[in-house]
Amino acid sequence: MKFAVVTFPGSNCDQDCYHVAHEVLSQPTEMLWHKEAQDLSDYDCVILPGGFSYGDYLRTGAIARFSPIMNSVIDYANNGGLVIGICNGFQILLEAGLLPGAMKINDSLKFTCKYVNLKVVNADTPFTNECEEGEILNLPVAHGEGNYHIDEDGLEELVANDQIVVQYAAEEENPNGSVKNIAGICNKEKNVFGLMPHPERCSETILGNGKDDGYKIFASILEDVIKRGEQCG
Ligand SMILES: NC(=O)CC[C@H](N)C(=O)O
Repeated sequence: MKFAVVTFPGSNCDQDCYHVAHEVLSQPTEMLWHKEAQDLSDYDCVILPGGFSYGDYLRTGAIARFSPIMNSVIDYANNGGLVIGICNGFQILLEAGLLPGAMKINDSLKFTCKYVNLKVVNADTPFTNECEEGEILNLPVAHGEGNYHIDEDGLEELVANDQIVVQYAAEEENPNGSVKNIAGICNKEKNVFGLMPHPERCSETILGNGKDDGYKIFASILEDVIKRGEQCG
């Protein structure tokens, strides 16, 4: 399979995503500059990485969503392409309208950087098929604006369509005040996924606290692409 990782001005997790896709998963991976709108149909998954695109001015992701490549990402997603937005990438997906809801500043008003326990709510997505429903993943978060918000009707719709993919495992684990402890959601079609925690920062046991739970997210993507390839013969 082939990954694309988009770099925006201010991205700081793009090389980490490249490393996991290319070195850990051993898949062909290309870096794309945000100014270059292009046909993305050759790629099997586009990664919008974490960071501080445009210095987080206005609102996180609010300027990056006007980057020329975002028109390409929207076309690609609308045609069923897999898109994962991690942290700032999630924020950009919200601002671009590819995922519902909005991000507010953490309720602590502080940038929060720590490991949290996440519960896999939906294991039947291209991004979580290597997990069990209810499984606990331990992943790091690092953000100032991760307080996910959606109105009541929107929340009902997320629940009804199984779009809540990962939640902070308990109220005490919630690092930002997100509604319903939401840490990551997908679109109705399940091909676009955004999450605040950073799976790319813990995909190898050699890193950090020896955990590699993030690997399951990338392995799920690979599994999904292989499976779909087999179905196409
Ligand atoms: N690591 C990230 O992508 C987090 C940065 C993010 N822009 C924030 O809310 O602080």
